[in-house]
Amino acid sequence: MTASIVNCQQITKRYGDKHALDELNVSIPENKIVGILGPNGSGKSTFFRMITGLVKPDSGEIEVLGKRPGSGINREIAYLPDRARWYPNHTVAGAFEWAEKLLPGFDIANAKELADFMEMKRDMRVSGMSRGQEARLMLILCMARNVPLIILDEPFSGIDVISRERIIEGMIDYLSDRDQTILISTHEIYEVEGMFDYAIFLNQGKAILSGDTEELRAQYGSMHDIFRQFYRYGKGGF
Ligand SMILES: Nc1ncnc2c1ncn2[C@@H]1O[C@H](COP(=O)(O)OP(=O)(O)OP(=O)(O)O)[C@@H](O)[C@H]1O
Repeated sequence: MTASIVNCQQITKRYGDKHALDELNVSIPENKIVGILGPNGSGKSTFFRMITGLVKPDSGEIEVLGKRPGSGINREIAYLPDRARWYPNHTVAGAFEWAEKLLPGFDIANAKELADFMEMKRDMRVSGMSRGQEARLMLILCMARNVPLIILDEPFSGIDVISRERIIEGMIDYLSDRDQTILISTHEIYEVEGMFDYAIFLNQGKAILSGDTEELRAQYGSMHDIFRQFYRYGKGGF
């Protein structure tokens, strides 16, 4: 049986009378690339913040890497938040040097390999970067870390479709022989779904469908089709 890297039982998180997570039950298998999918406001970012210990559940139990989330395990997690910003005066090379000193598990050789693939010049300064270029830098800083869990919240937003396809191909290649679990939330399901081994669909803070993408495809169709049918026509479609 596959071990799980994140285990949630009946997790609830409320903001006022709004449920960001509502008795969420999720078990995420390790060493997979996992799509965390759902419409705006379905709880994806809150779920990620909970895994990293930034948000505490009101009730329920969560285990990450066999422990409670928080500072004790954050060395083992690379997290790209949805609204990441970088220091404007850094160059790409400067950011890598900073990361090598401060980010646990950061491998500068991996970062350079990814930067070449993503066509990031080392002397490019953050202040002169487009949104898509900055998104690539943030992605590299996370992906280049040798940690068991990588969390990418909307990593492709702002990256044009051609670059996105190239980046995704590169990520699949780069990740193929690594023992890491990657959680990715995205609204670009159509282009990205080829990289997912496993998918979890959230709606109103609950997991409404999850499983190996191969099995889900055989049963329901592509992740993109599932998404459209599910959220457009409601759960009755299944
Ligand atoms: N700090 C907060 N204060 C108040 N409400 C919040 C807060 N964080 C999240 N929420 C609410 O919780 C719900 C889930 O938000 P969350 O950001 O987790 O959704 P999401 O699936 O990541 O959305 P998106 O796809 O738009 O990024 C939303 O209704 C949101 O308004």
